[in-house]
Amino acid sequence: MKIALVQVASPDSETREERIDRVEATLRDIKGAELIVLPELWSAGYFHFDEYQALAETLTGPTVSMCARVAADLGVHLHLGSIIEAHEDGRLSNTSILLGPDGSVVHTYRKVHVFGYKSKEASLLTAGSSLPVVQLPFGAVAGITCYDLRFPGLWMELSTRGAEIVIVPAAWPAARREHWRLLTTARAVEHQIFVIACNAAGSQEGAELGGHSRVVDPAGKVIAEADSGEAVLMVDIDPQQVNAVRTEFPVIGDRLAAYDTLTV
Ligand SMILES: O=C(O)CCC(=O)C(=O)O
Repeated sequence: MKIALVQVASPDSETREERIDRVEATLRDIKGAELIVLPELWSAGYFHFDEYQALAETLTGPTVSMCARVAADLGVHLHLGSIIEAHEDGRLSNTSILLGPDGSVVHTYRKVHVFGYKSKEASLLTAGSSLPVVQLPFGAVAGITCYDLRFPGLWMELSTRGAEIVIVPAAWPAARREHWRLLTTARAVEHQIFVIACNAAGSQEGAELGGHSRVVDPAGKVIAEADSGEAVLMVDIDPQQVNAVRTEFPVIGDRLAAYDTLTV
């Protein structure tokens, strides 16, 4: 199964509309992928906090509409990264969306760990409260977002819910790139899953994004990793590998149902 990770920069000088047009051209040039993945908040730009309100959109807004058209035209699954979603009651959330090959929404996830360190995300956005895992032709898939990588309890729950492929759109800064590498690999090893992690590139409002989008297989092998600039990273995975690795080295079955019952 071929996957394309599209590592996008969101420079301050470019408008959202210009960026949507530019990324659409990139997406339409991708040949042979069954799944395409974009980074977190690439159309708005994660660090453009002062524009969050103005750039918020619904699930029929400009980012989702363009991506839905492309998914349907190319006949691919397209994880569009995330948007600042505007809710009817005025709340905003960081919403990740996976589109099916007919352009319909097949998975939606609202970031549950909103980020507050050198970031206004936590004060501007409302955290989500659901964690769906969807069964697709190529396996049980979940999407989570960036900072969520740091929280093992969330991953344990994804694993318990049967996730086999976890898609992680991100706007992870270059300053903590080694954490990005370490955590994406660790989560794959811990849960014997594919981690498909698509990061943003370039700089925004003086913050440098880390790039290095990567795919880690269920044995913990990094099967592809981009450099720091804009890129389309193509990778071929075999979704059956999850079963094969779990059968050969059956760690997950040895997990205790609960650890807080152990005596001190
Ligand atoms: O956890 C980190 O170091 C980065 C998190 C982040 O940038 C985000 O959640 O957007």
